[in-house]
Amino acid sequence: MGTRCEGLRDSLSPIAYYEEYSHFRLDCLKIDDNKELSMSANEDLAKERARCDFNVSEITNILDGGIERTKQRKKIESIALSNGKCCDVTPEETLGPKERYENAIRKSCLYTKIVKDQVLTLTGLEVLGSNSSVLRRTADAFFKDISPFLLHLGMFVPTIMGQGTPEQQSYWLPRALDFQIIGTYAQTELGHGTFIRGLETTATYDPDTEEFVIHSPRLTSYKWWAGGLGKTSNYCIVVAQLYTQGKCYGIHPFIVQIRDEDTHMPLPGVRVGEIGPRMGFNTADNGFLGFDHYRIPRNHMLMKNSQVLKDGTYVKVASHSKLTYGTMVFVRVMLVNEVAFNLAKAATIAVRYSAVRRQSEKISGEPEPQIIDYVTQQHKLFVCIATAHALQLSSNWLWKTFSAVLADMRGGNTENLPELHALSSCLKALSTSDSAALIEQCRLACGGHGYMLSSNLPLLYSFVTATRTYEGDYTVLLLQTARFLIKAWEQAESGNPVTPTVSYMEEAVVGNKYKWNGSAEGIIKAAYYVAAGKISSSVTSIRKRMKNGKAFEDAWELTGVQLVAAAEAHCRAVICDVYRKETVRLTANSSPNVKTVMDQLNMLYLSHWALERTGDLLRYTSTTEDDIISCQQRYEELLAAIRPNAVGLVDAFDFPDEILQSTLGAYDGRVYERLMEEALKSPLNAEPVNRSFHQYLKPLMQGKL
Ligand SMILES: CCCCCCCCCCCCCCCCCCCC(=O)SCCNC(=O)CCNC(=O)[C@H](O)C(C)(C)COP(=O)(O)OP(=O)(O)OC[C@H]1O[C@@H](n2cnc3c(N)ncnc32)[C@H](O)[C@@H]1OP(=O)(O)O
Ligand SMILES: Cc1cc2nc3c(=O)[nH]c(=O)nc-3n(C[C@H](O)[C@H](O)[C@H](O)COP(=O)(O)OP(=O)(O)OC[C@H]3O[C@@H](n4cnc5c(N)ncnc54)[C@H](O)[C@@H]3O)c2cc1C
Repeated sequence: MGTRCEGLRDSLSPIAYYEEYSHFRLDCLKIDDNKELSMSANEDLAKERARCDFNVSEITNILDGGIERTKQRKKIESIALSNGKCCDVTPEETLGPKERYENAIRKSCLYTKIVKDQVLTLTGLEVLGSNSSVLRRTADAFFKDISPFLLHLGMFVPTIMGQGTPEQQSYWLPRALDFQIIGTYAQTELGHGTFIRGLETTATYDPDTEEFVIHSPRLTSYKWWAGGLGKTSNYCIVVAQLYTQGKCYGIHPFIVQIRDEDTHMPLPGVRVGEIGPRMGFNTADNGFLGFDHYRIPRNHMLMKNSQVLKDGTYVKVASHSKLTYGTMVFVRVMLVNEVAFNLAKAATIAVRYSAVRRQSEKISGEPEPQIIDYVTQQHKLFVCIATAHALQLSSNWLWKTFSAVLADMRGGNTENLPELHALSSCLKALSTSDSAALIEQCRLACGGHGYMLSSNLPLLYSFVTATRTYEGDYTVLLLQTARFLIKAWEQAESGNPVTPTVSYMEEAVVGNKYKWNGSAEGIIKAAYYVAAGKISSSVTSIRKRMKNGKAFEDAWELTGVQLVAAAEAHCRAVICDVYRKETVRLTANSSPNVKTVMDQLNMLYLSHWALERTGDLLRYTSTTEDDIISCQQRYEELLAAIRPNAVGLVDAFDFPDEILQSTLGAYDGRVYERLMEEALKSPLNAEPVNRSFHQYLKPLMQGKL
């Protein structure tokens, strides 16, 4: 679909290509076969680019984290994309489930080989560290849906790194990184996903043989969901309840071999398979897994945080009881980047399409406008660009926070873990929820064509909406953040110091109402006051319920709706704050026009959320109706100001066509030609008359059924 993919069939024009692969003439579709489908780029998009008033690559560099990182990313992308093998001649989505999976494995192996042979030599292991987002982004040129290897790199390897002893790491990591073994992360069970203390799989230590016996006592204890488990992996991390010397010590991670390394047959005592069709992730062979008294060596328990000695003695090593949850925290941090990237893709598709698409008349008899010239369309789309920036910059900031806490923990200091958990939980919840909603908004903004799989918007949505659920459901994670906030509020009330991300509470506990001020800093402060107001209301409700005789747990449960809203408001304020500060910092040395457009986007985001939360502002601050009116006016001015730069802004995300994989979003804007080219690839077009005509339709129509 992209320029390089076209190289695969360079010698054939689209029409000749179609005729080659179908067996009838295009005149059936009433296309004049003397005319080539247009191969020239769309003029409207060219005009949009000409009117963009800032240097696009400057913003690309900012989003990448500096000019050197842009160069590195482009180098990796060009290595991976240069041979054109990433593309499917037959669209992935037109294949049956087995063929899709097999094709995904073929491409995963191809991509892995490119990474191993060419990218690793360039970057070293950095490719899995700070460059992992580049690896992830480039992978989208190979997979429209998900690679069956995602969990191997995304969770299996990180769990060994985070939970294994140095000896375990030096044994397992070289094999895993070289893909001699492929693994996944099997935690969730049929019966439990959220409440992991309730997992039912058992790992019982047998000192006589120095083995653990892994067992699934009942149907609900079957592992369910792990990506790449159904058919691909031969190893996995299994999270199970550890029993030794007759006592249960709670859940722990184990490395378990599930298939023979040579034949790939499931090993005796292991029952493994794929869980069936899903809304998305259909190339990721998500699987089920059960064990019948299956034995693994003692040293296959990942023992960095706790150990079972040969005689069965349990030894706690870690200074914090939740360090076994470390991989989940890591992935939550990674997911903020993941969804920012997917939202940027959707915004690119929808903005470019909106510059190409013309519809209706603003003034009777005048030419039809580009749909991007409707203010309602700008309202749908520009917040998507701004949110992609907000989440990208928040994700970089969260990554730094995560790395700092990790460094502290290596020195035995876990003091900042609760704050990191609270932050990563709410940022994961809000970023995934916002991105899913805005990707759907992009699809709606593309009208009927957005519904085509070839637009790539439906697949982007089905992938991103799952991120709201996995790695901790939205509500559940916000309730985790709420626990932290309520405790912090109580600390602030009693005059004790609180941690940096909740320092706003120190001022807010006094109870003064904040007077609205429409500057960026004023809106951010108002957002913090809204958060403080909601936390305070939750505390009041809990106390009132307890005063009326409820136990704390019941009072907490009854206040759940308010607690989730409070955590949401806190997180929104943090995102607004980080987005502002990072924009100012990163554009300090930028050219004036880059500074202006980045500031406009930032103000748009802040005003958008102020307007979305007018009820809260009126309730928890001294904002007046006039303040809201001027905020609305400012918002509409920003839409107009951003409009000429909209295409430039999405170009700055710098997605090659191979990564976008969209008929509507390609750089040259040949939307209609690409839609037709893709339609012609439909298997239903491979023959002029489908056999069902003879089998069913004709007998029905002739009354012979
Ligand atoms: C070829 C391909 C190339 C590709 C390239 C790849 C590059 C890498 C890209 C990376 C992308 C990553 C994509 C990965 C895809 C992942 C797919 C999905 C995987 C999964 O879903 S795995 C399963 C995840 N499961 C969950 O998240 C379960 C959610 N539940 C929980 O986390 C816990 O049960 C919960 C809800 C936190 C409750 O735990 P519980 O033990 O019951 O704790 P309490 O509520 O009682 O709280 C007690 C106390 O502990 C604190 N706490 C809880 N959790 C943590 C924590 N993690 N860290 C620190 N503290 C924690 C809690 O706040 C309480 O504190 P108090 O002080 O209030 O007592
Ligand atoms: C595409 C996909 C891929 C996945 N990949 C993996 C994988 O590789 N490995 C793995 O181990 N798992 C994986 N999972 C599982 C995933 O982590 C869980 O589905 C997720 O954590 C949610 O848990 P659950 O399904 O038990 O939902 P439930 O907990 O049953 O949630 C159902 C509803 O109950 C609500 N709820 C639950 N508990 C509470 C509470 N305490 N308070 C208030 N409301 C509550 C939730 O908010 C939700 O609305 C995957 C899931 C999906 C969809």
